[in-house]
Amino acid sequence: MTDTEALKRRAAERAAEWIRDGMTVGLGTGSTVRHLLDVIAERRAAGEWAGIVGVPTSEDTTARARRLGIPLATLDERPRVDLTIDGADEVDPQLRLIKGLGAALLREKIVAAASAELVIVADDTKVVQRLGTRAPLPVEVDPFGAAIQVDFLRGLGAEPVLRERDGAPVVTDGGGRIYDCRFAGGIADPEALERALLMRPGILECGLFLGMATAVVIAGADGVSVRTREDAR
Ligand SMILES: O=C[C@H](O)[C@H](O)[C@H](O)COP(=O)(O)O
Repeated sequence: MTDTEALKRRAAERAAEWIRDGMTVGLGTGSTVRHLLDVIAERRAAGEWAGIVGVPTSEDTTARARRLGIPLATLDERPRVDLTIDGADEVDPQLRLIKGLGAALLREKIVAAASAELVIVADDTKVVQRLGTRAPLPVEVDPFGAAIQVDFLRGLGAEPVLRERDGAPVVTDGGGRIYDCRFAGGIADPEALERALLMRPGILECGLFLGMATAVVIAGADGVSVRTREDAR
């Protein structure tokens, strides 16, 4: 395991301490969450957490969790999620996040909004003073007329790039397309930007998760630290 993967594993182990048997647990998406799925599977193999049910936030997580034998339900079946554990691409001092480099932002945000708690797991490279200085902001759009969003996004100060893989647009689990948006100097006012984006017809969601994280578990070379919403106030 590389150093970074070892840090992600440590963060996942610490975040797993939030899990109690019988909980409905939102399962995020990404390389850090993969470690969490392993931890859950190991604990279940050891006879613990027989009563937990996972609500996955992507097809990728669904497939992995199934392979590991973790019981799953849809959000329709379990609309009240006790706890979601998910990764992030950036975390700022107020526990505001950028998510979505794995293209799962829409379902992740829906599950996060249905969760009593959202615990974020990350290695310390994700910590920033200002959102948008390290990662681009993913903006998911409906494919219908997707190109008209480019000028709109530029009008908000973004430099949008359509996310592609192997020469074709990336298609999200819900059928959307993604513009990765860079902002010179970062995002000055994340709340205002999110409002402007979500009012625009055709924009389905953006990767800003504001006021949603209840705790953030960060693993670095010096150990694992936990920050809660209360600490951030
Ligand atoms: O769409 C993907 C998600 O928001 C991920 O949780 C995020 O990109 C972090 O992923 P990773 O743990 O692989 O860095």
